[in-house]
Amino acid sequence: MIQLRDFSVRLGSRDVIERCTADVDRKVLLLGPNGSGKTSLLRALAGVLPYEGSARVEGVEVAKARNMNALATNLPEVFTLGVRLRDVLYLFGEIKDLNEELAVKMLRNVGIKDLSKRVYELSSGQGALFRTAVALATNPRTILLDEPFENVDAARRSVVVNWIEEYGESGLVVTHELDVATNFKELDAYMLFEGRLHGPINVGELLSSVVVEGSRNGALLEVEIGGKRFSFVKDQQGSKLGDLVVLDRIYSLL
Ligand SMILES: Nc1ncnc2c1ncn2[C@@H]1O[C@H](COP(=O)(O)OP(=O)(O)OP(=O)(O)O)[C@@H](O)[C@H]1O
Repeated sequence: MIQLRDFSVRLGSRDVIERCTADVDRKVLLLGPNGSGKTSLLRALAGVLPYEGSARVEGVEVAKARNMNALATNLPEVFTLGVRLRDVLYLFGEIKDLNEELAVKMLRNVGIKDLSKRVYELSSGQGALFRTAVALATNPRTILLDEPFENVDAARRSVVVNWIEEYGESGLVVTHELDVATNFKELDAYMLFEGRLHGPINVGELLSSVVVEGSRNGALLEVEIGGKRFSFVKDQQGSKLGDLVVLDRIYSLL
């Protein structure tokens, strides 16, 4: 369970996340184009970036929390200890209550079998799979997954979809790929544009919606991008959001 109240993240002289308020009590997708602030939001919630306002995870203010076992993330910052894969599993066993047997099984399922390998010897896709598997094998309540499908091939992507369905009770799964979102049509999503959080909205409805300029009665969602308002509407002629494949292409519709 994540509760944000007037939550902002400032980097340098600018707010990359601006006064967001949301209650996330189930697993939701966090969609946004490159540079919209998704990773910054997750970093702040994982306690590795300062924030203003309030962010509670499982009722605990993140800034005051120490080693929250209820929270799991695949952010690389959390995986900097340990040279070999088995060192990381050992350390997560000590500090995060990792179910090592489960982690080994999940890693085998995606072809990561040699635990004497050094972490830096993993390919970028294998690295993403390793961090996601280890995070989810800690029996978390809240999950924060940043681009868990990045550089992962199609067969392994479906394994990761199953993992996300199975593990964790609530939390944020970040992607800028609308192709990935098609696997989660039953879930809700938040969209992040220019540091502002919009939603929640059902993923299936979002993907079949059309983006039009201005405010519209009955719109599923309205967003502000570059100072202009846009509406996501149903049952209208035009390019569907789901056809864009990656959300970054939304700028070609605006
Ligand atoms: N350490 C930093 N100092 C200053 N600005 C930063 C820093 N890290 C990120 N930013 C800026 O903050 C904004 C949000 O970055 P962030 O990485 O959170 O976006 P994102 O939505 O995760 O993007 P992507 O999909 O490309 O990973 C970007 O404009 C980025 O340039």
